[in-house]
Amino acid sequence: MTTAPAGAPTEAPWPAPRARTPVRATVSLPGSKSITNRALVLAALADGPSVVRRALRSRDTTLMAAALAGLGAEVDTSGEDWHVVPHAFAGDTQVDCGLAGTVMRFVPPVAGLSTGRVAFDGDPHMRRRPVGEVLTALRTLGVEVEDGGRGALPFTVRGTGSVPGGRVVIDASASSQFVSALLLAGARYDDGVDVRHDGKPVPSLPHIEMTVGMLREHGVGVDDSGVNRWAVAPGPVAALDRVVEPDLSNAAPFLALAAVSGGTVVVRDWPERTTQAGDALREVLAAFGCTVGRVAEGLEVTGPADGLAGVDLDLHDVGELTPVVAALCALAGAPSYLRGIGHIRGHETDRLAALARELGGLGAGVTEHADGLSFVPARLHGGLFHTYADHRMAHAAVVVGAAVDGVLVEDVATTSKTFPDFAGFWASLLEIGSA
Ligand SMILES: O=C(O)C1=C[C@@H](OP(=O)(O)O)[C@@H](O)[C@H](O)C1
Ligand SMILES: C=C(OP(=O)(O)O)C(=O)O
Repeated sequence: MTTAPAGAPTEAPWPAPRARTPVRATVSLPGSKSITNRALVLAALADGPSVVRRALRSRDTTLMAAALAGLGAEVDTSGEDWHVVPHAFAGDTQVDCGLAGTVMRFVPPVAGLSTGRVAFDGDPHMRRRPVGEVLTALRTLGVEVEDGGRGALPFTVRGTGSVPGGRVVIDASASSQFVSALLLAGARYDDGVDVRHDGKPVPSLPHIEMTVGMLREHGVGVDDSGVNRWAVAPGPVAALDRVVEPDLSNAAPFLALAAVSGGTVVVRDWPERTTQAGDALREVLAAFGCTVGRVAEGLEVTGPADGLAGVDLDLHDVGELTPVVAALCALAGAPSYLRGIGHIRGHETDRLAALARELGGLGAGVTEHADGLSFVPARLHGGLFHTYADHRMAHAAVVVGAAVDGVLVEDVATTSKTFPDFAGFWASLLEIGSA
């Protein structure tokens, strides 16, 4: 059972616009949350001023900027390009994690380098998202953490200005962010950090590759040659001037719009090479019967004229794509199975339970499994779709709403976690984009 989050929104539900004809549109998407927040952390740890160009301006990234500013970095987010000037971390401060996994997991290892007391808390549901492995690892690496034995928010990191670092074994099967968190700060620890994973397979591996790649771009030595082992050498983190790629995971609803309407959507500036998990959308959408190809402007997806095929996909590496992919499965003309995603029960909400409940509530033939979802074709109808403060639940809702009359999205504003004015952008696309 999922429950509506405490402090649930009071605004009227948003009627999702229908795509009554094939949508034809070319879109420029905001920057990647994952790249922006890693770039900010690395800039705050660097040996000089950095620039983060085309940074994503959203709740998760402004929370990260505020957290690092609270620790002592100068973070200027006033323009499109964000400027970060690192300073020694000092002084007591409070970090609001909101519902951002990247803030709750990436900032505590940085806070260990501060001389102040750093108190962490977040949204009500954030207290239920896993972080205990990071806190235990920090203690092993020489950082004092007070969490009242909860292994969860709220907790306080009491740094001494330096962290001994060294070897640590963690179970990162609940979230790849546990590994990324320790690696991002590791170069600034006296002995660096050597992280080994022991447990069921680590999900979302592309995100660890992103961490490793970005550390190397900052001149940090990383050994990732072993299986389930990542070692960061101690040393300086070079300042950098970087451009943030568009958020490919947030491309999911827009490309799905082509899929469900039989139209064509181009996402501008799709990178040739990337570590973003969203790049997997190329294969995922092809499996549904879409035509996917690169064009001069970016990535072009054309939906099938005769309805969506069923799919059988293991999304373990790209779990954050599940809500939109599940929406497509619910609309497909043949059975589907989404596997390998038990860990997304620890995302913004228990996404397997929430998707089964909300898609089922609109008539979908969906069944929840321990680590996935299965679907049989069914005729969907309108109704209220709860979003549980989860931006990607809202993405799933609008995709179904593009294909089905009368879908009402509760708290569409929750999309501000990773996308400024998502609803306005989506609506404008449907107004101008149908041909
Ligand atoms: O490191 C990151 O930026 C992320 C890692 C993944 O988390 P999990 O490994 O917890 O799935 C992903 O789902 C999340 O959206 C962003
Ligand atoms: C899991 C997600 O976010 P977070 O960074 O909060 O873990 C997500 O965006 O799908």
